[in-house]
Amino acid sequence: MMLQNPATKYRAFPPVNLTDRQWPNQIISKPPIWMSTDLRDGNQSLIEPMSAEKKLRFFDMLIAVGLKEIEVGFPSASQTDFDFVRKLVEENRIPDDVTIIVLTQSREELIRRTVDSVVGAKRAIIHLYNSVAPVFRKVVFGMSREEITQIATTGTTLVKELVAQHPETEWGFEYTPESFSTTELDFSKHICDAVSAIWKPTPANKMIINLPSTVECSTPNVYADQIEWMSRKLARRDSIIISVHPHNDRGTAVASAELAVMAGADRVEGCLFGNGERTGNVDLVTLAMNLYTQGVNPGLDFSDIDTVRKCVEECNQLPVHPRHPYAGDLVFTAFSGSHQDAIKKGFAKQQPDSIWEVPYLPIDPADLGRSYDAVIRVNSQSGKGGMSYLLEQEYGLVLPRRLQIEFSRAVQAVADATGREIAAQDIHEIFQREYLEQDAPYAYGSHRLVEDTKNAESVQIDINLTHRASALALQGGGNGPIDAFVNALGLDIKLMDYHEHSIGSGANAKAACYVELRLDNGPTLFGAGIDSNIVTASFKAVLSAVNRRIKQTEGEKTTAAAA
Ligand SMILES: CC(=O)SCCNC(=O)CCNC(=O)[C@H](O)C(C)(C)COP(=O)(O)OP(=O)(O)OC[C@H]1O[C@@H](n2cnc3c(N)ncnc32)[C@H](O)[C@@H]1OP(=O)(O)O
Ligand SMILES: CC(C)C(=O)C(=O)O
Repeated sequence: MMLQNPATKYRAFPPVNLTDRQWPNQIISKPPIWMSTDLRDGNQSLIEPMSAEKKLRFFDMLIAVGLKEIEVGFPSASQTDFDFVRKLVEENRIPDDVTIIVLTQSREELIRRTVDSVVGAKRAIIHLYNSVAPVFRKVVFGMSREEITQIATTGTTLVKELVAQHPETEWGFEYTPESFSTTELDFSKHICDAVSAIWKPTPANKMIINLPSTVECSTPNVYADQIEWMSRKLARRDSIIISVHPHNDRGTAVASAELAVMAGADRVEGCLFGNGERTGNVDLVTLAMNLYTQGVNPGLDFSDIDTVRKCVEECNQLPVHPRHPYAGDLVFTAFSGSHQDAIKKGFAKQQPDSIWEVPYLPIDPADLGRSYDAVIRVNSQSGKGGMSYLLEQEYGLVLPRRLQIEFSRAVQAVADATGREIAAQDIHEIFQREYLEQDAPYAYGSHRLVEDTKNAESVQIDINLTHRASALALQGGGNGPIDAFVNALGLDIKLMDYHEHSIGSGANAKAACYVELRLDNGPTLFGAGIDSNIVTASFKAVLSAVNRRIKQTEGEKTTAAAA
């Protein structure tokens, strides 16, 4: 039996007839007016709406971040919402440069209660809405276009009348034709013009027309066309602030908001980290930081993003996803080898105060108060760059390039065997096990160096070692301490490479030495030694390499015997 194609249940969203659209050529060079609706749209969509205490904490954080317009609730919805708004007003908690907004349906008793909630505020915006799309007209209200228009105009008239009774407050007005994005444009214009004709905004005293994608139903370019169409055709445009309120049903709210601003929107409503009905409102953090990475100061301060995130998570009781742009736990983390390599090189080359140019990182984590420590993490997808970066950052060990390659095999083996992430501490433990704790069959004991200027072998050495649990005293000479040490050992050693560096400074400084050598004409391999004395560190490094090779040879013999 043929299954019906489920897509036949849906219709394509119609394009807007706007062939001379201008928005694709625009560049966003200044931030829009930001409005946070966390305490309203965000709050109304929570499993447990915020208590007054949480709302207050959230409100104070929004102010600290720099929000100047904050929708504080739906006061006619509940006593909690009403009391919260009264608390803000009566306790003088609203800074002079911050405007609060309160939302109401266009119903008389709700409007009266809403205006009552903000009486006494220095400034307040009454936000009136009614849904205007065909499906709402048909299914929810059972009303004609004119009846729907009348809901909006009657409500506007009442708001105007009520606020006039409280001239001590500087009143603003916002009208939202809810479900704008799925409404015929000519009807949206008609209802907005009817509202503004009553409110009578002026260029000096503008009103806000908020055009939401209450449910996101089209690609962002269509929304941008709708905004440009309205921006061009609205009556009294010079007296109107066009606002957008994108939801994220298609996962493109951020793009919709950005294109809408290019298309003429002056203001954006959203929530931090994209909380809000269903898939959420547009995320103000992402929008602001996107501007920041284009060299435009968003006017919002997210320089301590973790504190902001903690507050939002605790108030909303919803986690921020680990991959959330700019703020998620994993967004400044690279596991894969080639990414780590490029980031490590980028950090090394990046100069303070110059244009940011670190591959794979669109923003300096420090600008969000995030540290570099978490940037590079190691698992089975990682390469030498990542593990050497961590050893360097956390333990001050700077491995020479060929040692990085050799050591990364040991780390990879552990990552493959466990299938888990390998923390910096694990990498250090593997390094210790693999190189620094190689004290059998030869273990360093002590040494005494004598300079002999008359002798061609200008350095003479006495060394005390342990060899397979027996004490071993050896003497030798060479043209330097390592040469003398190698000669005293009496083994067939060819020294190929040598590196050293100090770890730390002052009295506690130590020396790290890395040697690459060939024993008995076998393959080259590395040894490493750390000691407060640089000469001792180099002897330990030689013994580390010798011991590693002897163990390898013994292992090969055992395998051959078993075969
Ligand atoms: C897209 C958005 O996010 S809009 C904001 C939505 N937020 C909320 O709804 C949260 C707060 N709301 C509430 O607490 C309640 O809805 C209240 C207290 C405001 C009202 O509750 P109720 O009186 O029970 O009405 P309810 O919310 O069910 O609304 C349905 C009625 O209001 C009418 N209505 C809905 N929206 C509007 C509006 N914007 N303007 C005028 N009337 C409206 C409906 O037609 C319906 O009328 P009917 O009862 O005659 O059929
Ligand atoms: C009331 C309006 C602004 C709204 O929340 C929406 O349309 O999503």
